[in-house]
Amino acid sequence: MTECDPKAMKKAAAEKAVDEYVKDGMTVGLGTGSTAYFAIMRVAELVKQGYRLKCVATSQQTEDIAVENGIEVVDINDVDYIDVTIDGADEVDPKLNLIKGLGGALLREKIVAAATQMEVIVVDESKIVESLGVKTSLPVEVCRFGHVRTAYGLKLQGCEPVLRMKGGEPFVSDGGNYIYDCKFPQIDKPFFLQSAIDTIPGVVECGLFLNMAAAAVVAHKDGTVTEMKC
Ligand SMILES: O=C(CO)[C@H](O)[C@H](O)COP(=O)(O)O
Repeated sequence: MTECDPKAMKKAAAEKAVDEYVKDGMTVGLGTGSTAYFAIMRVAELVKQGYRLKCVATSQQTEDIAVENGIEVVDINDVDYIDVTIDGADEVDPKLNLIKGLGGALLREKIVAAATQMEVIVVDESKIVESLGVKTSLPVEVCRFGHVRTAYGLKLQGCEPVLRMKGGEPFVSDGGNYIYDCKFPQIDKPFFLQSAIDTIPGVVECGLFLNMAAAAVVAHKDGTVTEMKC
């Protein structure tokens, strides 16, 4: 691996996670984003090798990539549970609490994670933080109706909410909602913050994924891949 090659790091983490956790016959959750992409491609290789896998996608984009590459994608409503999900993250703290959603798929990602027995996160070392919120904004998905009022409620939690835009228009999620990216100076009490955000009328889902990840596979600049576990 070339040192500091971000793409190679994402690929290394994603492939190691799939090789370690995905077994023949499983129902597998497929994450969203540039790191999860490499996990989807590795799952496609396993399917070509004869693995019988049923997969649940965390976004339309992921479903399209999976189907194009010969993976069977099933409706989450048609499975009892998901054995393992391999997904990316934007920040990972030492207890494996996460910020997710910069890719805009947090709602489906959280529904899939909640239905998953083993949520495995794939990241490069730049995503590892001592405390959530230090590097990235916290994405919060909100109902379009009354979104400015909802953003005011978010601001009262101590952040600067910015409506996510795409091509000059508000970004619309797979669920048909808007996303506010909320920059906090630092998130000291993520469980309190999640509870507070969840009570604001109009909030659909918040990008804090707390006590959901079982392991994080982390690629480093020196070419090594390590694992964090709860
Ligand atoms: O939460 C996500 C999408 O909603 C992604 O997993 C997260 O943004 C990480 O993406 P990438 O691997 O491209 O950095």
